[in-house]
Amino acid sequence: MKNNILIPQYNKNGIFLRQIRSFVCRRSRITQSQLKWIKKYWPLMGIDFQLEALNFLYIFNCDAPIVLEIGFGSGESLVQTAINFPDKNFLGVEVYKSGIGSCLHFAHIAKIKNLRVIYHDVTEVIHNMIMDNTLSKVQIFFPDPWKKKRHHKRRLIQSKFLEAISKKLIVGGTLHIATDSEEYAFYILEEIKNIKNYINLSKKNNFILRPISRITTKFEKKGHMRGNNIFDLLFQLQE
Ligand SMILES: C[S@@+](CC[C@H](N)C(=O)[O-])C[C@H]1O[C@@H](n2cnc3c(N)ncnc32)[C@H](O)[C@@H]1O
Repeated sequence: MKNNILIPQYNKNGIFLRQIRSFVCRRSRITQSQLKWIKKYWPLMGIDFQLEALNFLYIFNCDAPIVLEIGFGSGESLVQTAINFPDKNFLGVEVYKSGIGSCLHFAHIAKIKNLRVIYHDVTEVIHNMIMDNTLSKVQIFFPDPWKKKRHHKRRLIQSKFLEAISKKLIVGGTLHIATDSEEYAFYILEEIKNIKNYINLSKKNNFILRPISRITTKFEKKGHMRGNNIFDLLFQLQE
């Protein structure tokens, strides 16, 4: 597994350009077991970052619909979803190395064949590795809310990113977001409002009830314990 989760950028004088990211590059603690799982299962389920678009037919060996999950954390809910939908192929993207290790472990135990993972910043993955009009669904569950106003620029879900996703979805494809931050939920509604072709599938043009198919995530469980409300947003791409 390549160990860089972003591509360093330089100006024409060779000066390193600091990018605003939706995550902080910290040396996160990783257990010996997680390292062992990465070593063992990455060659089977991991995809290294590359500058060319992926060929999903080649990767999954079948042309089932592709679901992209962004920021899967430790991956339990992603693996459970992949178990529940064997007729779909799942691609998970995460920058949290210990989460990659855990996810590979859960996927190995579940013996699933319809999941691949990428260890890299999803903004670069979307731009370089995903061909236009190929994804049937994009799901982003509990993206970091970056609550302070001065940190809003770090939020993953902003109009530019939503626009990039819209190019990758097939017509009729969906974008499902869940958050426990009411403020972020309304911010997303504002950011998506002016992007062509997204239709809000909520009757009231705001939130939907959690679909039963959406497995409760690890982060969500912590939110429940704090008594947080959960906001599910579902949009569909129209021609
Ligand atoms: C609050 S956690 C939620 C994890 C999981 N979805 C859950 O609900 O338990 C947000 C996750 O998004 C990941 N993340 C943040 N920015 C990312 C990016 N640009 N590319 C890929 N993953 C990212 C973080 O590493 C983190 O694991």
